[in-house]
Amino acid sequence: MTDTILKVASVSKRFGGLQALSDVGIEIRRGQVYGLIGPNGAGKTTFFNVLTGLYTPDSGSFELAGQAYTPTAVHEVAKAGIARTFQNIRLFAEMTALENVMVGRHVRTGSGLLGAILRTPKFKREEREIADRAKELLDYVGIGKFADYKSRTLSYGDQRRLEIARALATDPQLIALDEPAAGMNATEKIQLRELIDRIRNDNRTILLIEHDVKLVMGLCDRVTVLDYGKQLSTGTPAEVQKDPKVIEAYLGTGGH
Ligand SMILES: Nc1ncnc2c1ncn2[C@@H]1O[C@H](COP(=O)(O)OP(=O)(O)OP(=O)(O)O)[C@@H](O)[C@H]1O
Repeated sequence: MTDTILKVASVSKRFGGLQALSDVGIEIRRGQVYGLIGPNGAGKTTFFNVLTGLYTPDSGSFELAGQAYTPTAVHEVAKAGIARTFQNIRLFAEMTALENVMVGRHVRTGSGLLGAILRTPKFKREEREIADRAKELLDYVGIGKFADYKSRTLSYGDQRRLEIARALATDPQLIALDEPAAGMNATEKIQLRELIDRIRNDNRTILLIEHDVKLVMGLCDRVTVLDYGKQLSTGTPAEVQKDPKVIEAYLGTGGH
């Protein structure tokens, strides 16, 4: 079994006259927390969108756990083993927390539509198993007591946890978190850090976009810095922090 979960080579993406990604390549090893950082407009979300099939890249190749992988439809991406959360939370507002996680789990089930309509014994058994697993995941992310609450009634921080539970429900090889700490207060950020640590310790692999540099530097094993779509630097947090190119992009002449 390969130790590399995701290998992305030479990804480029252009929007009209704007080169949003230019020849970006990263390699993520099993069990790592990998950070993708950079100033506003650097191309981080575009990279996520390409990786998860929302945008088609102009060039580039992808390998997931040693297999060639082509990000196509979002559903297929989840099946291949990549789950993601979004910068702007995307939950089903009127569904309960439990139901939101169950939706994620359905990616991995086999009864299909006909089974659901006929409510076959296999379907019913699967539904029970899915609900049990969803409840476990809600407990795991720390919001089990809200299982029957509509997701829109949860606090912002708890909704982000719920998104993570839903992502975990697909049993992903890689979890891609888009700014998980956005809008969180200091206490919620500490809890989030503990949660991401726990997910890593359970032998999962995480790719993370995050603006909170302190969180990134404290949490990530490796970091890639993007700027204007280009890969400025890749290394451990300590290496990247010392890189003059990175210091200039964040503090220097760019003014962005
Ligand atoms: N669908 C699109 N059409 C046209 N331009 C786009 C599209 N998506 C992104 N862009 C542009 O590509 C560039 C990179 O944007 P992207 O959202 O990837 O940056 P980011 O690093 O995620 O920024 P932020 O930290 O602000 O979220 C920006 O200049 C943005 O305006």
